[in-house]
Amino acid sequence: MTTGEDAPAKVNLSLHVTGRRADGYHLLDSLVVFTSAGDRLDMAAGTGLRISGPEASGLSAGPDNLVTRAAALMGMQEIGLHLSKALPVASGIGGGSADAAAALRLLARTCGKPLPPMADILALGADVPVCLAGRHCRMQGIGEVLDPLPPLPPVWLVLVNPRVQISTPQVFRTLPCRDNAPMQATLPQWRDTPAFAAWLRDQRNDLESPARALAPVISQVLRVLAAQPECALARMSGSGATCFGFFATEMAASLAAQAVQASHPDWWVRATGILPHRSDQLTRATT
Ligand SMILES: C[C@](O)(CO)[C@H](O)COP(=O)(O)OP(=O)(O)OC[C@H]1O[C@@H](n2ccc(N)nc2=O)[C@H](O)[C@@H]1O
Ligand SMILES: Nc1ncnc2c1ncn2[C@@H]1O[C@H](COP(=O)(O)OP(=O)(O)OP(=O)(O)O)[C@@H](O)[C@H]1O
Repeated sequence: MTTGEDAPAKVNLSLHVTGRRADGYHLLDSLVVFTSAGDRLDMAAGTGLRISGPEASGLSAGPDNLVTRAAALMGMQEIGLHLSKALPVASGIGGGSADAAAALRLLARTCGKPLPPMADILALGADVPVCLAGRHCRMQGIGEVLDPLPPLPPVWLVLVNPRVQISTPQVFRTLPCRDNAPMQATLPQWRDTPAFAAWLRDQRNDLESPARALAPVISQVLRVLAAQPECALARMSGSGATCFGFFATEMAASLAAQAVQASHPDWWVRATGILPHRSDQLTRATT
């Protein structure tokens, strides 16, 4: 039995904000995919959380860390854990949620503990349920209604973060319209990558425009990505500031990542595939 779990980054290929609940949380309709790029959580000797890795600096290992909070929810706050942090913090690719989900999976698997109720999981973060599912999903509600996607055509992404941290609540607060159209009720079957990209181009990330107003560098990132050869789509993920370029081949994505990194050495740039399809179907999950 392995004593670790990957914590893959999530990317919102689309993110439609379709309403707002009385408690202020927003209703979403989003295509969420998971990438090979991510953090890693392992069991460790001793007690408590230790963090290392290229993105560890400035991230507290105290009780507010989402890994510690997830462990506490499992009744195991004292257990020894090591987080290898590779994803930039507060960047729209759900690193904290992925880490929390990895902690829940790891402790459930290795210690035989039951998972907490969905409401408690959702309270850790709206992205934690989809990260716990760990498969490409259509995500609705505030993040708790999950429908697994059918196998997707090959997709390669170039993730670019301009090293600006964005506050998710602030982006939602400055959203000009909260009642936007959802995606179509029944998603099409995408026959190949160009068809998938063409369909995605008609979808939106409704948080992109408020995030660009808060951090104008996002517009520059999108322009740079869109200018790369064979980039079929450039869009922001989540509440930003990370944006993705969408490519049909690993080679095109890899060359684009090299070019973006060379022209912008201070930006965080990764070429990554999406995780393979999992056939152990999640039946519709909700609270
Ligand atoms: C924007 C997304 O990244 C899309 O996947 C997620 O919905 C955000 O997920 P998250 O970072 O796990 O969000 P949380 O930590 O639960 O919420 C942070 C804040 O974002 C706002 N929030 C979040 C999710 C949601 N459906 N509606 C909201 O209005 C709320 O102000 C909330 O206080
Ligand atoms: N293990 C963790 N990794 C990253 N951030 C964490 C962690 N634990 C707590 N946090 C806090 O959670 C907040 C959100 O971080 P995260 O990296 O998940 O943001 P994000 O990528 O924008 O998420 P999302 O896309 O779900 O909105 C940050 O303010 C950070 O300080």
